[in-house]
Amino acid sequence: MDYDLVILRYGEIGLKSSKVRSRFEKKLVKNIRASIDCEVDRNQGRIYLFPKDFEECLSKLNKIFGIVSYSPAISTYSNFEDIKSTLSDYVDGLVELGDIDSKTKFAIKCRRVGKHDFSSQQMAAFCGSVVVEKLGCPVDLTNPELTIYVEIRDDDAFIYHEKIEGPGGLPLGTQGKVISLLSSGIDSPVATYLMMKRGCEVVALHFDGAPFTQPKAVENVEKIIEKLQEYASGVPIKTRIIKYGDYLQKCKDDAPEKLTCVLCKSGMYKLAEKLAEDMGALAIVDGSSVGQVASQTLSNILATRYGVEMPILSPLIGLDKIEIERIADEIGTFEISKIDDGGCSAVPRYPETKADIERVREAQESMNQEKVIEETYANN
Ligand SMILES: Nc1ncnc2c1ncn2[C@@H]1O[C@H](COP(=O)(O)OP(=O)(O)OP(=O)(O)O)[C@@H](O)[C@H]1O
Repeated sequence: MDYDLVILRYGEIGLKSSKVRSRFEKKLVKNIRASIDCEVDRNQGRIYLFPKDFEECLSKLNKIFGIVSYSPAISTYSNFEDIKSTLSDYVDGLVELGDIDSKTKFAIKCRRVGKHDFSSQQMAAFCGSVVVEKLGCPVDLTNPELTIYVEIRDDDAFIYHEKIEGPGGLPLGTQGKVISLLSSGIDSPVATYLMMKRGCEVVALHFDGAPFTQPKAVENVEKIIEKLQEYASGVPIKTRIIKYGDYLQKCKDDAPEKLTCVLCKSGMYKLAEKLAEDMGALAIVDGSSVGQVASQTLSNILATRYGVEMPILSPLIGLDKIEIERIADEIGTFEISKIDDGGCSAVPRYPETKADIERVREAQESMNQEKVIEETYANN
């Protein structure tokens, strides 16, 4: 099929005030242009793309947040004669694709914006008769096997038959910056993705626990970031890696063994908070989910956040593992996260599962956590 353009639809952006909407639309267009070579026209709540390479354009649009659906289309003028000849060519293309034949139950849906000397129903009936005349196939408005859309906007008309689902969400970069704690596990890549989907620019922060962890962990994180970059058109993910082995050693040496994991997580939040202040980020993101593993009890989640002032957002907090895995699979990070990274040898035999804030505070003091955090930050 020789398409001329792609029509984009956006959902939530359309609900905003006209000023905000215009800002979001502009950002969306900028993000699209960053990875797709195309001309863009914005008009009456729609974005029209005229790409140089259709295949490439269609493969990238389903990874650009803010787009609810999109349709490759053919354009013509909004009069009976032009619509008839363009629709006739379009139907030839559909026959070639095997999408319609003389037995296909079909419907025409017509939408109109502007003043015309015909109604939408009249145009739909006219287009229906063009197709019937050509192929003799039956019209079925209730259960069509194929719907052909005729969208008329003032002097222009667009014909298409597909509405491809986009990723939804808000345009990346419209909602401020976050520091996302990214491990090579299944959860944090999904948490990062969900915040990107809500329009947040991401700085991915990974803690390299060597010598307690293996180089494979950093390698896997780098592969995950590469995968997530596919969704970051226009606002690439920035990466920071903090060497965390010395901090972990201090936890083991100067605090109760049982609290190593709690102090590890608490240190991550505190370092993320420092980085956020330096990079102008407004929140920290992590992949916590209540009760998912023994270390993620509600009391542990709360105790690890003690002394951190910046909001910590956990978009997976109420999701089941199976729901998280499904998203990880859809976005392509699951396969990478499943690769064994060797784990962390700093984990004690019996890690704390019911951390008490008072005991955590004492442990933070006994290891002089604030000073160690300062040193760790300065050395990275
Ligand atoms: N090495 C690390 N670097 C950066 N963030 C980390 C690291 N380890 C853990 N985190 C953050 O802490 C969260 C909770 O980690 P924890 O190990 O308790 O759970 P998890 O279920 O293994 O998480 P994940 O599947 O994301 O690794 C992670 O989702 C992630 O956001």
